Amino acid sequence: MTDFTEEELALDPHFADQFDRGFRPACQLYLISPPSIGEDFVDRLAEAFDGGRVAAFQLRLKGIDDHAIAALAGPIQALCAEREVAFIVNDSIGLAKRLGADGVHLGQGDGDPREARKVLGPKVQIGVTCHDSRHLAMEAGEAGADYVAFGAFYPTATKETTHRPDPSILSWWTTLFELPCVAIGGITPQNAAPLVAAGADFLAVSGAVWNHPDGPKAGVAAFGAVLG
Ligand SMILES: Cc1ncc(COP(=O)(O)OP(=O)(O)O)c(N)n1
Ligand SMILES: Cc1nc(C(=O)O)sc1CCOP(=O)(O)O
Ligand SMILES: [Mg+2]
Repeated sequence: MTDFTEEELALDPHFADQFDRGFRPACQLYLISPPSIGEDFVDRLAEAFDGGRVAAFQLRLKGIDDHAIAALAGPIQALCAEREVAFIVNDSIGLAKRLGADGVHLGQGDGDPREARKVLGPKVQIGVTCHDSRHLAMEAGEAGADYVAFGAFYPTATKETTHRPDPSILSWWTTLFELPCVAIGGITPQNAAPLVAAGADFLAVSGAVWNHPDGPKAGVAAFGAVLG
């Protein structure tokens, strides 16, 4: 796979016509935590869950160590279990193991999906950041990832980003592969439609929910119309 350039991996539309997109469930919401949280966060999360169906929640806390995250995680993880929302830990295979999380999200510098699988076993979901790269996505799939994440599709204040994929990477992916794909980065109810139309299996969203002027319940509810 390392022998191909990004251009060579681009989908030939005539070739794509030969594939059936097959059955894929409707696009779902994957909620990402704010980078830092206060003591009332579990209440805000419950409010967010009251706004509509959230398939997965990622605890993405920056600037604190795994021990501090573990100390905060208990009630959040319990709420996710109660609401049947998958609880995903960001960055750390060790923390995901320690907490018994439903999944871990790995950036390109966060560890090897094969190692994560060895440590976490077959049932834990492993997600991998692939930026705007078809090549990274295929590598992640081969390494046993359960989903690939492309982004940042739009400007975002949540994180410094350097990659800006075109939504067509989602249609390319979903035409060729069954493995779910996640779209992330600056997604709002107003700009999400092209990503859903291009085939995103999940929209990963932080700011549009947590910074919604009417609160996180309204933030989640606002995605209802675009997700259907
Ligand atoms: C669903 C999802 N996609 C991408 C990322 C980004 O992960 P990473 O590149 O490791 O950056 P940080 O989130 O760790 O800053 C993600 N967390 N979740
Ligand atoms: C955590 C993260 N990863 C990104 C990537 O491009 O890999 S963009 C991003 C920020 C997501 O938050 P918001 O919905 O507020 O933009
Ligand atoms: Mg990371």
